[in-house]
Amino acid sequence: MSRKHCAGRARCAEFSGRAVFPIDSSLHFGRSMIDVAHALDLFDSNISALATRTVSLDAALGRVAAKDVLSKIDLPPFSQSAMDGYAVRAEDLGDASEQAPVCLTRVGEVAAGAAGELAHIGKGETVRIFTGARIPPGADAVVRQEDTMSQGGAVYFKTSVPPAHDIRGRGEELREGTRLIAAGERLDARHIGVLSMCGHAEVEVYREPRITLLISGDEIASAGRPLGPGEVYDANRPFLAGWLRMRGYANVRIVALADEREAVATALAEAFAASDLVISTGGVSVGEYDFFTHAAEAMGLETVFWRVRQRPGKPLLFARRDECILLGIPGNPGAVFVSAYVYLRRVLDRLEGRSEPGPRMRGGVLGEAVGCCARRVTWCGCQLDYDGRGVARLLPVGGHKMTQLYRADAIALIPPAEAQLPPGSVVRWFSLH
Ligand SMILES: Nc1nc2c(c(=O)[nH]1)N[C@H]1C(S)=C(S)[C@@H](COP(=O)(O)OP(=O)(O)OC[C@H]3O[C@@H](n4cnc5c(N)ncnc54)[C@H](O)[C@@H]3O)O[C@H]1N2
Ligand code: MOO
Repeated sequence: MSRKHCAGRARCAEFSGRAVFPIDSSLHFGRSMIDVAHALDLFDSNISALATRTVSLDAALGRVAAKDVLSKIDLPPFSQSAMDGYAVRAEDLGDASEQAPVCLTRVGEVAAGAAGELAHIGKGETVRIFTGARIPPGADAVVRQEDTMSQGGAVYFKTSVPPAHDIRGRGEELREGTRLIAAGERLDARHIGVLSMCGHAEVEVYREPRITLLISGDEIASAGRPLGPGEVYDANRPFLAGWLRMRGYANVRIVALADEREAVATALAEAFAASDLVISTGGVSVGEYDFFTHAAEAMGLETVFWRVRQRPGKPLLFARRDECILLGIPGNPGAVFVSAYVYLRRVLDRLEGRSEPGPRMRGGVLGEAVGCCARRVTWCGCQLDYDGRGVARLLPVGGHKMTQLYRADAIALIPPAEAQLPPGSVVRWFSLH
């Protein structure tokens, strides 16, 4: 925060509030900026996974599996018809054809889900059957109804079929004991569907982290009312709350904060008492209204790093005490956007025991020239395309502001350089999807 004027008494925190901790500017000069890769490594080495618990499949959505999960059953669990038609003994149909149909006697019907003992099919007999129904004993093939004609109890078959025709054999898709999920995989709706299909009502996962979001800034106004002088509409709270909700973090505490020392110190202490992860936005730079680095030190947190050689998001802060973590994200909405996908994702993956924590970087080629920063990496929002050989082609969306980044489907990492990076340059990137 680099506000030049105090707009009123209530906003002059520097002069009105009781000093709860001294501002020690040496803090800001004693620490060196680190590289992106080093920052990611420091999350890896400083965060351990939370405890695990067994939860219902509903509650498992978005969580990370704590153990390998194996199928409890064969799939299909019994031999079943793949078509609506007739179950037959294949050999009974001989050389049946349109011109010379073969007639069998209909002796019953099996619908999907029909319970009880099924009658044995003898020579010359057939049973009406429906998709997903059990194959009665004695039958070894199914003929779809389009290839038959039925008249009372007689069914005429206009084609012959080989044994096993249109039958899904027991265990053909999957055997009991097959590994469905590996420990450390994050579960989305696809995994939940497969787990249920294979007989699991519950699954052991790393518990959902308790998260507090501290949105700071006197100038932040909620959309829906006119802006006052010096105010801007809030980007960070709706973005981060939505980003987290989209990923299955349903119980995030959210606190809006004034740029006041006492307010920051109190909110941080309360958040640490109630959370595994505290995410703050704003107030981590070097201005007189940026209280987070000082409040963190005053509370006895260990500052693991502060400031990363990147744009946007330079004054990123990572501090911790015991198992609780503070991710202090600079207030600039573009920095919040990038930090969520790069660092918050990494922190959450580590807290939840993910075996391959994000972001997953790949290689690609720039489709257009990109401006670089001389000393910092630039995170550049790009639209993703593939050339004729399947190589990822990255088309920059224009800048690193939130209103440019939100159109991107990938973020490329542009290394520091004095000049522009020309089209065709090989860069690393990760997907936003
Ligand atoms: N003298 C220096 N000043 C600054 C430096 C520096 O190295 N030396 N770094 C700059 C960089 S880089 C960044 S990034 C910012 C980060 O500052 P803060 O984390 O203290 O963030 P704020 O000042 O609170 O906010 C920055 C910017 O973003 C707007 N903002 C904040 N919150 C929201 C929100 N919820 N919705 C929409 N917009 C928001 C805020 O109004 C500011 O314009 O520091 C630089 N300064
Ligand atoms: O590092 Mo800051 O997010 O403005 O570029």
